[in-house]
Amino acid sequence: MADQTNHVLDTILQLMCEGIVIVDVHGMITELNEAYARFLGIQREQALHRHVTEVIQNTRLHKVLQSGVAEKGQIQIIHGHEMLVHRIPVLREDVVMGAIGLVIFQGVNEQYQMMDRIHQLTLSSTREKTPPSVDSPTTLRSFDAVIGHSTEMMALKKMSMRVAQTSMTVLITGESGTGKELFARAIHSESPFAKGPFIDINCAAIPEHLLESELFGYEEGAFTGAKKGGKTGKFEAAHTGTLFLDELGDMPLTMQAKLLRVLEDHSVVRVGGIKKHPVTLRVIAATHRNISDMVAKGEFREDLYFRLSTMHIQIPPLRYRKSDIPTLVHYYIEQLSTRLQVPKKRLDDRTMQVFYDYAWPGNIRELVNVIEVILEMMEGCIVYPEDFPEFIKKKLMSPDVQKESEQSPYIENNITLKGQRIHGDREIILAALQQARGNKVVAARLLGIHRSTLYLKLKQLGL
Ligand SMILES: Nc1ncnc2c1ncn2[C@@H]1O[C@H](COP(=O)(O)OP(=O)(O)OP(=O)(O)O)[C@@H](O)[C@H]1O
Repeated sequence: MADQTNHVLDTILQLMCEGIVIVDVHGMITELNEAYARFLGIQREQALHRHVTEVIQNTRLHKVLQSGVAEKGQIQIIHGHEMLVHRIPVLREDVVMGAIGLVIFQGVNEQYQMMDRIHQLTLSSTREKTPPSVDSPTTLRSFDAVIGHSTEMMALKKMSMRVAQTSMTVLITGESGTGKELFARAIHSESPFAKGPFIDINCAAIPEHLLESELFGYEEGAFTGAKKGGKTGKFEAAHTGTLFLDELGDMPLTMQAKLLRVLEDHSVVRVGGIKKHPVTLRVIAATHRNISDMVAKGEFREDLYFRLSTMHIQIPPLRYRKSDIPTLVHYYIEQLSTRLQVPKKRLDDRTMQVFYDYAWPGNIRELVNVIEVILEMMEGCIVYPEDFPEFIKKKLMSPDVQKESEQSPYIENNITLKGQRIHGDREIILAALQQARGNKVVAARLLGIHRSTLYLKLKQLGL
């Protein structure tokens, strides 16, 4: 029975995502689990029967053996990472028999949590003072759901938030999966139209002969098979809200002319009718196609392009803003683990590099799908490069990979974004200190980190 219990305990120990080290009364390591060994970059067996101070940097477990007092929630720097640790003495009848060290691998993620907190702060300070619409479907549809701290994304979010407050027509372009719909929904939910509906229509998915009646509706008897009483179209359905015209680049030229008329008239005439139905709404159009090229080729009406592109949001592909990858990866691992009801996973040191090296032709949609596949398929609690789908591993061996990861040619407000990267921690910390009026304790709280971590970061950054 005792054997079986030991076996079960040992299995739990090895499966745990946290690092565990157990020392005897002399400070000699009697147990160190796989997660900890991997973090330290050693074989588990190499650590056993050695003094804890020889194996673990900045440990205080030997001190806990002397004091017999638990040290919970301390920050310990191990291999350059700030880790949250608990050190617990093992007592039998008040006599110290040994000690257990528990490392929460939160330190590694702390930077991302910190960035997210600051991101929230930045958003709330840039937003208009008006409270968000009470009946906006969910906060996850607002800009809070748009993850990314790269210079490009921060600039886009800032610009979109400003646009949201107006009633301007917006054109959003970007490759498939870059978040065009996400931006459209965020603009809607933070706009004066937020109380109205968000209606979307995919112009590429609807056959040409049906698109007109889908958009503008029809009157009774407009065509064979028309419903009694007629039907309202998407424009009328979106009245007081937002109409999202997805894949606008696939809209036939004849329909483009009709769309332009509605945008200029602010009213629709249903198919088979003559009456004008006034509509108040915002139109957001999106496409993955290069509309100005299409205009040059005569495939897209120039007048409609000019009408739509007064506010043009260009979302860069993920490969041109790789600094967003860690935040996105951590965010989606967290989100998807909860949704899939799987234990939280940790990344092996080499794994983030794979996320970086791959070019993500399907952009964030592909990234999300890959994380979902990994979480569903893998066993254990650490994600290794081997856990990636085969097609990614193969692609990474191809010589084109480097080329695909070159710097962004994207230009914003006529200023090239190249070389203008925010200097990470420094900017974030300065923003928090400013917000906290120089009070470091408050700044640390705003950042969601321990104040000792903040002091350390200030020192490292020479602030
Ligand atoms: N910045 C982001 N932060 C978090 N999630 C994102 C971000 N951008 C995109 N996503 C997610 O990626 C997926 C694809 O996004 P979305 O549908 O908005 O892309 P799209 O550009 O409209 O794609 P398509 O052109 O194929 O319609 C969604 O699950 C979305 O939530």
